[in-house]
Amino acid sequence: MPPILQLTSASKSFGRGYAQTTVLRDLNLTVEEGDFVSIIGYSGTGKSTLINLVAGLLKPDTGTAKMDGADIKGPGPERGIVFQNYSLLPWLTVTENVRLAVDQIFPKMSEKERADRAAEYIDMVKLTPASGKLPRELSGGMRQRVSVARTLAVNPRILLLDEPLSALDALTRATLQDEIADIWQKNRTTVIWITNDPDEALLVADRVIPLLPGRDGATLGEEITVDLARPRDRKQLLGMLEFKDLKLRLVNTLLGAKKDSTPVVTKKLSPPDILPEDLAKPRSSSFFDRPAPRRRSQLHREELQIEV
Ligand SMILES: Nc1ncnc2c1ncn2[C@@H]1O[C@H](COP(=O)(O)OP(=O)(O)OP(=O)(O)O)[C@@H](O)[C@H]1O
Repeated sequence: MPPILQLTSASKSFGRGYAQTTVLRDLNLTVEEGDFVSIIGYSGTGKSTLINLVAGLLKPDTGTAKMDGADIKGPGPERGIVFQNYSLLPWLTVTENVRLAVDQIFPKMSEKERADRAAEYIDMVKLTPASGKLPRELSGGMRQRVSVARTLAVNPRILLLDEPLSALDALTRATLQDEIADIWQKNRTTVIWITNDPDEALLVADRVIPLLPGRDGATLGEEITVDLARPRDRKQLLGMLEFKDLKLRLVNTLLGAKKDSTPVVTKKLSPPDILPEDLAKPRSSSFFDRPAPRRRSQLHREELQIEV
């Protein structure tokens, strides 16, 4: 059986002619059903571009992006995305936001089945008490929970999380990381989680793959397998030697790639030709009486050789 998702030698550039920039170069990625993969990289490396290739919002210029062995031709409900910025409809309540998605994907279900489904997923993200509220009445963390519920409620086979928690404070982030990891443990929906935070990547995923910047586009680096038991206890893990080792490996890979991708510029600095004026010397108050500036190139140096 082909893998649920496969990128083969996939590259993506933007712009044309001299202005063309290769963002992703020669990516090879295989994701099996039920995998929890995290892709980690610096800001601007091309993480969202990668997710867009998988989501079908972009096509690779060369190479292929396939789901179940077939070319990804466009977006589809089997690939659900949660973006950084919640993207909820502001005039609809929590329930209505989730219902809208459920109604679109399951038009043949009865009214009750659709209502139950929306309620089930709102409950899964612990928002039942807020189900009648509008997005503006919710905190950032609650809004992102609604996004997750809405995406999961349409039963995607792959959940694509594009830095879903980056707008949240550290404590809310931690709570939501644990909650999403718990949901994954129950559902086993294939997850690709994009992040720029090494702790987040190692705490939630089983496979962490760095997206490394390069002079000619970003490439995927060596994968780190996170073989840590679930449910993961962050307090315990953060103090564990095994976790610290994994983090060091990951951070070193990322830092090394950043150094390699920064071009070394050698520049010869020449001091200005005009020499500084000696301000200790008295000078005329008239502009026209002032001597012309001294130039380094006009300096006459005398060399004296002495025998000792
Ligand atoms: N549609 C586009 N047209 C032109 N350039 C683009 C387009 N989309 C992305 N880029 C460029 O590609 C590069 C990678 O962008 P991308 O958003 O994929 O990075 P990222 O790693 O997700 O960044 P961040 O973590 O800051 O969201 C950037 O230099 C960006 O300007």
